[in-house]
Amino acid sequence: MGSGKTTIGQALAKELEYNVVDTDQWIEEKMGLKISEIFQEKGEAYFRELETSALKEIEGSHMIITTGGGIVVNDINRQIMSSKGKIVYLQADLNELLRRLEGDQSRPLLQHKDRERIQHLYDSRLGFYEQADVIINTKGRTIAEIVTQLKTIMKS
Ligand SMILES: Nc1ncnc2c1ncn2[C@@H]1O[C@H](COP(=O)(O)OP(=O)(O)OP(=O)(O)O)[C@@H](O)[C@H]1O
Ligand SMILES: O=C(O)C1=C[C@@H](O)[C@@H](O)[C@H](O)C1
Ligand SMILES: [Mg+2]
Repeated sequence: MGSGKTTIGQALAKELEYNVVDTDQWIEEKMGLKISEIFQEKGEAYFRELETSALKEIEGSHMIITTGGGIVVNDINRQIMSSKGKIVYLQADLNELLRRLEGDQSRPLLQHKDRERIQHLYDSRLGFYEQADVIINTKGRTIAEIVTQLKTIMKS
């Protein structure tokens, strides 16, 4: 969360004239509910299944799919992502992510403010993120710089 997937995906798609779909937004539209409401009413496991549906149903060429930060937790989601295209991990350390998301109230898994639990969540996901095809360090780098780097990678 806060690594810049939605923001960078939008900017990159604009530059490349690609389509972009964000799984969180897709789910909110489909359900007519905010992510926080889905977590509250149906729980995280149900939300992860909605992410699987999003990955299966979002299709097209010249397409960037940006995901929620926890999509990698389910095996099936990682399998679908691998089968669909190149996976990019936008890397940042936890302090940087929390700085970016200070005051955010839309991400249910960050609302308890318990640093130890958040650190555990981060650590438990790292191994999955590191399986990505492309890893970009975003710390101290502007969105424009990251977009330029991704454009170069996509052309090669
Ligand atoms: N490289 C960056 N430098 C500084 N701020 C950034 C950078 N990338 C993103 N941000 C800021 O961090 C915040 C979170 O970004 P964004 O919503 O794109 O994250 P995300 O990866 O989509 O998170 P989530 O997994 O929760 O969907 C935004 O305010 C965005 O402007
Ligand atoms: O990292 C996560 O588990 C999440 C990230 C957000 O993008 C949303 O998908 C939701 O808040 C859960
Ligand atoms: Mg996002």
